[in-house]
Amino acid sequence: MSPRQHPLLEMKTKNPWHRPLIICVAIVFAVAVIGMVTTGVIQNRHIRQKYKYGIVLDAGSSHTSVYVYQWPAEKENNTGMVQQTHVCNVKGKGISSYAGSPDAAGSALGECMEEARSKVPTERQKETPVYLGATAGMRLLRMENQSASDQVLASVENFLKVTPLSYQGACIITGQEEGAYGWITVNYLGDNFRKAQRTMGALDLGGASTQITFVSGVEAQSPQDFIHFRLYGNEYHVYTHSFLCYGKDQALRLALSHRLRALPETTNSTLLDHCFHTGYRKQKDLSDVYDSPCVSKQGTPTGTFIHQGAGNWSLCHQHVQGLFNFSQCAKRSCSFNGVFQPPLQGTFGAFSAFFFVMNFLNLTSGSLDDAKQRLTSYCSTPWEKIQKDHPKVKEKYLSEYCFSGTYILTLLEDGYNFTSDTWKEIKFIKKIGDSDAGWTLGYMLNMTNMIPAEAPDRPPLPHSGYVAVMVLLALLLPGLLFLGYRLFRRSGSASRKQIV
Ligand SMILES: Nc1ccn([C@@H]2O[C@H](COP(=O)(O)OP(=O)(O)OP(=O)(O)O)[C@@H](O)[C@H]2O)c(=O)n1
Ligand SMILES: [Ca+2]
Repeated sequence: MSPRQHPLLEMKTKNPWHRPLIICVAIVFAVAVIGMVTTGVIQNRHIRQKYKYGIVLDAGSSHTSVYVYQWPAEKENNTGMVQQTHVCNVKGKGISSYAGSPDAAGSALGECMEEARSKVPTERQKETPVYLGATAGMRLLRMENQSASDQVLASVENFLKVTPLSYQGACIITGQEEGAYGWITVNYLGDNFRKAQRTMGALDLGGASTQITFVSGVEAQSPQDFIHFRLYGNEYHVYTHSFLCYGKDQALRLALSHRLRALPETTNSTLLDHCFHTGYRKQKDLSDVYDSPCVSKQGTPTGTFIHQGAGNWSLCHQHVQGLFNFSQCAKRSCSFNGVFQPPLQGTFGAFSAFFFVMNFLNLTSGSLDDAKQRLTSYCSTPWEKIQKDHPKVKEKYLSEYCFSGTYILTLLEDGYNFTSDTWKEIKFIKKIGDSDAGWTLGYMLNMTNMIPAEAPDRPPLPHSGYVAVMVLLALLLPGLLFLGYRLFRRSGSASRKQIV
């Protein structure tokens, strides 16, 4: 070694481990950062997603459906987490049709309950709540025959109690609850609550009742028609009204009874009906029309009549308008039959029979005028052609679509006051995502306290965002370290060059 060498150069040559040491430290540092991130990610990841389940039976007037819902166990208070995973339609009519043989009402649910149970893992079954809610069919039966309605409810209760699931009760829900839960369902599924965005109104048409529900800024005129909600930290002032007897099956009975009243009281007289297709001709029992508390009857009409179609939309429309009373309104504004309704606000999801019928008639899009024109042509199509064009549709449904479409247009335009302008605000929907629009999901969310009044605390970043940030940092830090080392070396060699 030369005695004239610079002292720094001397030191450098004296320490041959300097460079490998820095590389080693950098590697260890990088490994430590990667290790830290990996541990963080694994620790925070849900090792195996655990699900909870809930089952709701919708005991409607025309039929019963069994819905299975599922949600991640850790996230039950977050909106959008509950999803429908299965639905089973019970064979036969609604539970109110078992008034004469209540014992059979429970066992009729057997097949669908078994199917629903099989969708829930065995270890979760004991804790899976089961609710049955009955709607307008049972409301009518209770009005007509309270003990028959109690017996039918007892029969379904006895059946559901003995399943391995956690039976929570069977009851007749009110029309107001039915409307409110339908509104909660569509807005929960649309994620409107958590985002505090505008909510969507709900229009539900069943066989025996219909509900309209929407947020309104108008002062409550009739307190029974308003509900106040605080959901996820937001306040909602919601108008809801349920019209018993204005479901589409009861409305048809009402329409037939009006026309029958005008006929001579001889048996088997012919009823010419503009809401049914030309060429349609059926002998029907008067009891099919009159056997309902929705229809006023003088005496007990028995016997038969001939129901004959004479398809004419505008006459049918006039006739259907006669089912509503538009003249008396003691309140500021009304829908019909003197019922208060504030001005319509926002968009509306129209489901159940609103969807079934409008979807069949291809009227889910387009203007109100379009719908009227197309219905005019549909109603005037001969019955023979209708049957030929739709060989797979059940005859009872098929024969009624002209009436049902006309009823829906009349209810929406003349009843609820939608106009050609606001018609586009109605979205005819069956499902949102995988879940059916209807009252059952909202009911379950409420019964299981799954919609909190206040927004639950959430981490500032979603899990995927957190992982992305950590991975980025893990890549960036060793990179920076390496860059620092290179700069350090370059400045070292530059100063060496200067010195040399
Ligand atoms: N594909 C279908 C299914 C049902 N319907 C009819 O649509 C009406 C309403 O059905 P739904 O909404 O299931 O009524 P329910 O829930 O049984 O009655 P409610 O809500 O009044 O108790 C019934 O007349 C039914 O016959 C139809 O036209 N097409
Ligand atoms: Ca219903």
